[in-house]
Amino acid sequence: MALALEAREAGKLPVPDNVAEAVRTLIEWAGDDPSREGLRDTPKRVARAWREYCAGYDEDPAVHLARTFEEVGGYDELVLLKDIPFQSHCEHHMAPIIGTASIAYMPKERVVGISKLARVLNGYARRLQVQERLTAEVAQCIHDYLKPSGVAVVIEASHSCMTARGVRTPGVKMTTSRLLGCFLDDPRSREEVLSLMGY
Ligand SMILES: Nc1nc2c(ncn2[C@@H]2O[C@H](COP(=O)(O)OP(=O)(O)OP(=O)(O)O)[C@@H](O)[C@H]2O)c(=O)[nH]1
Ligand SMILES: [Zn+2]
Repeated sequence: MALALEAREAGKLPVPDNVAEAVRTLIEWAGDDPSREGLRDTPKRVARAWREYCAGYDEDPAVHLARTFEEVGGYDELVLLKDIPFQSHCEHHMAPIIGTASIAYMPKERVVGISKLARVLNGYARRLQVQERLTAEVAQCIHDYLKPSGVAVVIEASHSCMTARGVRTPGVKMTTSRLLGCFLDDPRSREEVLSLMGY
């Protein structure tokens, strides 16, 4: 499986003519002259930027959960990574979605390096998304590959397609959650995780 496209690799990426041409057409449609000096290299920059925004398509986020640790002193209480910042793009307008995610799981036997939860989030966020699917995909991936007793994912994000265009409501945030296993079935576990997340 190919690794996620890093920024420095994206900067060297050859850009197919038809992709650059598509961006040139968009600049013209927006009302500017793509041949003026300041815009001359823009189509290639935009094309490479989009490869970077969408680098998640080059990876299977589950690979980040392959390395787990069993020697954690029998720890089987909740693990929470709170307020992880992320950026994505909405599939309707290709506009930025900017927010934070809180990801928790209740380990059964194995725990994962904590950074890996943020890597799984980024693997799905760096695609064209709707927030509901992003939330569900992150939770399902952890559930399937780590096989914990429960997973909880809560995402709060602001959608530029609502703040910068369209209805133009700056500051509005969307909240989505996906609870699986004990966080879905057991009210006390659910209460604990949501209160530790700050809800
Ligand atoms: N449920 C959900 N809706 C989203 C998300 N991102 C963007 N949207 C919405 O997708 C909808 C697309 O609606 P359309 O009516 O097809 O597009 P539009 O004419 O540009 O709509 P407006 O944004 O209202 O101007 C809009 O209501 C957006 O706010 C998301 O992650 N989840
Ligand atoms: Zn949108």
